[in-house]
This record gives sequence, C-alpha cells and structure tokens, in this order.
Amino acid sequence: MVTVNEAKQRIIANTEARTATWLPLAEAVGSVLAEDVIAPIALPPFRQSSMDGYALIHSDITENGIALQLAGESRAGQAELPDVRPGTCVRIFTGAPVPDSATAVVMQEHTSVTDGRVTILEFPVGEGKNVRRAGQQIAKGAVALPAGTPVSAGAVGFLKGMDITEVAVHSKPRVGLLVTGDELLKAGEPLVPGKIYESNSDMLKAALGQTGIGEVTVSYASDELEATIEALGKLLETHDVVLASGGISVGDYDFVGKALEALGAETVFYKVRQKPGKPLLFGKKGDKLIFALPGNPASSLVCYYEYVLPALRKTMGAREPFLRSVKLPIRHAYRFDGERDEFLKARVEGKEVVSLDGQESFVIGSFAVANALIYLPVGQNQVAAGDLVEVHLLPV
Ligand SMILES: Nc1nc2c(c(=O)[nH]1)N[C@H]1C(S)=C(S)[C@@H](COP(=O)(O)OP(=O)(O)OC[C@H]3O[C@@H](n4cnc5c(N)ncnc54)[C@H](O)[C@@H]3O)O[C@H]1N2
Ligand code: MOO
Repeated sequence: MVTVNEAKQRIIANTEARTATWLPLAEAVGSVLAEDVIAPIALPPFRQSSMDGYALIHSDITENGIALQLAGESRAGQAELPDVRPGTCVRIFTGAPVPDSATAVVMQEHTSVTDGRVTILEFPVGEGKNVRRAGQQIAKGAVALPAGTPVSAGAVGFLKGMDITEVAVHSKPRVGLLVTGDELLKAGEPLVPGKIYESNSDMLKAALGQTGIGEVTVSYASDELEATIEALGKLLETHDVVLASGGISVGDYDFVGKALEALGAETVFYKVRQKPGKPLLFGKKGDKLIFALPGNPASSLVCYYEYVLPALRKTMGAREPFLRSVKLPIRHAYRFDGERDEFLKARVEGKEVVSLDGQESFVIGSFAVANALIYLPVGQNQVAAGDLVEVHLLPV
C-alpha cells in the first residue's frame, strides 16, 4: 500500500509526454503545444485606429477648439491613404489604417464638424492617442505562444489572426477500457434479481471526453481469468493507456490483477492509503500505462480524476497535470476514523466548500452534483466548521 502522494509521484515519474503531431487549429483545441509558435507577421500588421474619429497631427492641437480642414477618409480595409498635412485631418474608422503622417486619432465625440472643418474639443492630444502601433500585440518573429501552452479559444483567436492554421501539439493517447463484472446489464436489458446496470464505462467515457479524448474502445469480460487475460491483452496491443473497471479487489472473482501478471505487466503500485479507491493498481507494459480502477462507481471516478487524468494530461504535454487545488473553509465540521486519507465529494459554494451527503463509494448521486473533491489526509481527520481544507476542483 502506498500513500496518496507516493502514488501520484510514481505515476508522474512513469509517464512521458507524447511526441508531436500537426493538427488543424480547430482540432487542436484542448491539446498542448509541443513547439513554440513563432509569429509569422506582426500584429497589428499596420498602424490602426482604435476609434471612429479623426486622424491628425497631435502637435497641431495647441488649445481646445482648434479647427482643422477635413482632407479625406480612411476606412477599414483601405490601402491608399490620404496624407495628413499640418492643419488638416482625415476621417477615420475603428480598425482602419492611420496615415503615416498622422500622429494621433481624436474620437468623434470630442469633435464638432461644420462645412468641412473639424473642431477638436480636446486638449492636449497625446502623441499616439487611439493609435494601435504595428506589432503592438506581437512583433514578427517573436514567440507568440511557448510550447506547453494549452490551445484555448483565445489561442485560436490569436493564432488565426496571424494566418496560422496548423499547430504542433502532443498527440492524444489511444485509450482502451475493460469492463468486468458478471452482474452488469447493458442498456435496455430487463432488470433481473442480482443484476445492476453497467454505468462505469459511460461515466469514464464522459470524463475522458472532458479532456478531449473522444474515442475510447470499450471491451467487456466475464469474471473469469482467461476471458480477462484475453480482453486485456487485446486492448494492450493497440492502446497507449488501458483502464480496467472492477475486479481488482481480493474476491475469488476479481481477476484483473492476475490477468495483468499473466500478461507480463509490471505493477508500479497496488493499493493506495485512501478512501475511496483503495484497491487502485497502476502498472506498465513497455511504455503503456495501465490503471485498474475499483468497480465502485465513486471509487472509480475519484481514481480517474486524481490519478488517471493527471497521467493523461502529462502524456498530452500539460505542465500542471493535477486538478487545480485551492484552500477553502469547510462549511460544516467533519471527522473520520481510520487510517486512509479521504476524498470527499463536495461543492464549492461561494467562498466555502460543502461536503455532500452520501460519501460511500457505491454512492454516485452525490458525485452527480459535486464540483470538487475535498482532500483530507489522515493527519486532518477532524475539521471544525470554517477550517481551511484542500479542495481539488473538478473539470466542468
Ligand atoms: N475483503 C475485502 N473486500 C473488499 C475490499 C478489501 O480490502 N477487502 N476492498 C473494498 C473496496 S475499498 C473496494 S473499492 C471494492 C473494489 O472492488 P473491485 O474493484 O473488485 O470491484 P467489483 O467487486 O467488481 O465491484 C465493486 C462494486 O462496484 C459495482 N460495479 C462494478 N463495476 C461496475 C460498473 N461497470 N458499473 C456500475 N457498477 C459497477 C459492483 O457491482 C460492486 O457493487 O472492493 C471492496 N471489497
Ligand atoms: O476504497 Mo473502496 O473505494 O472504499 O470502496
């Protein structure tokens, strides 16, 4: 049995970032850049007005109420620009190029226009006012986004603005999932005594989908050693990360551990000093990662978020693979006995965190409304209302 921290360290130590692959920008969203992106052009590419108004020479405005002769127009998209000579100004619009000879733009609300003369009702006008400099956002040749940056909607906007349509990102691992359990019914089958509806596979697929892994092979094996060996062996042939659900405890019909041994997989650790999710196994076969998750749904999902997700994120190049952790006051006192650290299904509400009813590992309804896990190590088994606790925020 290892501690929570040891388990996390061993997973990270045994996980490598995957190689780079080039993807169209839209498909790269959620992935992490594997290489620096260099700006192929400056942004903005030319001096732009940031207001609808008048481009002028700022030193012409020596007092409030100076009148300038209107000498043309610059619209967004225009290439040929009028010259702004001393004593004149040019009508200009937001995003339009500022003539080289102009040094500032005054917004139209600060002007009045009569008979082709524009009176400037602003003094002083600072040099460069309302003018976006060429390259103000990014210079040509500069690092626009460094390797390790997740491709977000903002990143798409930034890169597309430089006509970048493909990026090098860490490839996603191929994930396979083995579901074990003779008690499990598939969707739509009649509910008969002793059986339950199988739900872990869709739950784990939903969690994998949150991190951009939309394709997951799901296999099923009966509670028999041979069937478990065969199904796990097949998944290991063609997937980078293999998850198993159930059959990892010590019962007579728990065959996942024995099957992994028979397949020559190395056990990096088995059992973590935690509740729920004690019988978690993390193993490797070559460079393939194997997580045998306990069958209890809440145990399975806690182990996914605390251990599998960070491993997946690391393979996909994330620099901070664990759930975001914050310290918050707990609304109600909580205590537990026993020698396992606890992960509590919880809700962050405003500036505090509430531990939910239904912490048993078979109860998934509380997880359905959780947005966080409270992590209480054994040394903190008695907390009073208002005490600060470690909170791991779940992806939404
Ligand atoms: N003698 C001991 N018994 C158990 C121990 C122990 O230390 N000694 N540990 C307990 C703990 S803690 C856990 S967690 C479970 C884990 O057991 P398994 O991983 O072998 O899981 P199963 O026995 O297959 O199933 C447990 C539970 O979850 C339900 N289940 C399983 N798969 C699914 C699924 N795909 N969808 C929905 N529900 C599922 C299953 O019906 C069981 O109720 O072991 C304890 N026992
Ligand atoms: O560790 Mo088990 O997940 O407590 O039920």
